[in-house]
Amino acid sequence: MEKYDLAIIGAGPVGLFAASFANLHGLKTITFDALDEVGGQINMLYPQKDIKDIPAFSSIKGKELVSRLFEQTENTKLTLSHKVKKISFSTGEDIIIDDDYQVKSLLIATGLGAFKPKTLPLSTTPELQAHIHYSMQHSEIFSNKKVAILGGGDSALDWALELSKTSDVYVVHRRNEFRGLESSVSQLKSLKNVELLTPYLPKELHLNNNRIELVLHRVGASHDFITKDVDEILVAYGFKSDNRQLRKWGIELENNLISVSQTMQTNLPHVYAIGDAITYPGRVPMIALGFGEAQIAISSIMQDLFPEKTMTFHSTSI
Ligand SMILES: Cc1cc2nc3c(=O)[nH]c(=O)nc-3n(C[C@H](O)[C@H](O)[C@H](O)COP(=O)(O)OP(=O)(O)OC[C@H]3O[C@@H](n4cnc5c(N)ncnc54)[C@H](O)[C@@H]3O)c2cc1C
Repeated sequence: MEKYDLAIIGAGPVGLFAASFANLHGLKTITFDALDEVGGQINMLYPQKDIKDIPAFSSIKGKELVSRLFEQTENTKLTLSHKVKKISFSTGEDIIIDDDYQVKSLLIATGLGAFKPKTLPLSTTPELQAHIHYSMQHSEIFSNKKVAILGGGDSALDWALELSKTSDVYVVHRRNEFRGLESSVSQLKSLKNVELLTPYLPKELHLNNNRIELVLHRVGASHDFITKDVDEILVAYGFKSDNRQLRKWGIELENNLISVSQTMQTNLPHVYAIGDAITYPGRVPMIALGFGEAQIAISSIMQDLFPEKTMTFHSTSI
């Protein structure tokens, strides 16, 4: 059985930073992620977005932030395409992960859980499916094309702004109001190559000479249909997240999120949690806040595992 001081579940931005901070403190660490790429929500949902609230960067692309975080983890072990299913406790105080890894402490950074996109509820063929996408991971697919983005939340607006730089964009939403930043909506309205189609719902799809005929139904008007010809469809209906695992592990939850103490400890011994997976009064789902929680958790884990050591909090001392 492989042995580590610490296992981190989740290689989203917060799990990645925790792994590098654990390495700075000399903890032998392994990090798991269910996906085959690191970066969690950033990588899946908004790799091209210019993020403007990361300290020391006036603006940084999601993809760039993930790659910098990944670089920092170079001395730690990363196991991708591994969804952690089981945790148990050995007769000592160690924690056993999926019967294969024995660790002294565990840090849960699973965000909202392993996620799957909500799919487009229309009948399609395999040929049509090839033109229906659920993420911007491979943005080059959409360059210089006509793209319909379906949805009205932050992801739909972010994707539309990004794609407007290279493509003609329709944003199709079932309500007149969008669930995102008003500034993004205003910016989109000002762009000549972007059309906001509201309140419309996609009704049918047909493939004609490798182009998609997208039939839209005006919500509330039974005979009002329009058809748009597009090359690709990007569905932004959100994600279903699955964190049922946490309950099975015996972790105390509040509204499906993990309750933690001020030191990020869960109700289980040597099990800590950080990032979007957790809740406490006033918490907001922000990356930088998760970084701070990672520092609190790793410092607590150090004190927990090595109570005899005089703790050095900073990576360098003067
Ligand atoms: C559209 C959008 C825009 C946003 N913009 C910003 C912004 O501008 N600034 C900002 O600060 N925040 C922003 N956020 C929020 C930010 O993305 C989250 O706060 C952040 O991703 C949380 O990081 P995390 O590492 O806790 O979780 P996640 O990013 O959700 O990563 C969790 C990881 O855990 C993995 N995982 C889950 N369960 C398991 C398991 N059982 N085994 C193995 N792996 C598992 C998942 O596969 C995933 O990779 C935005 C969010 C969205 C949706």
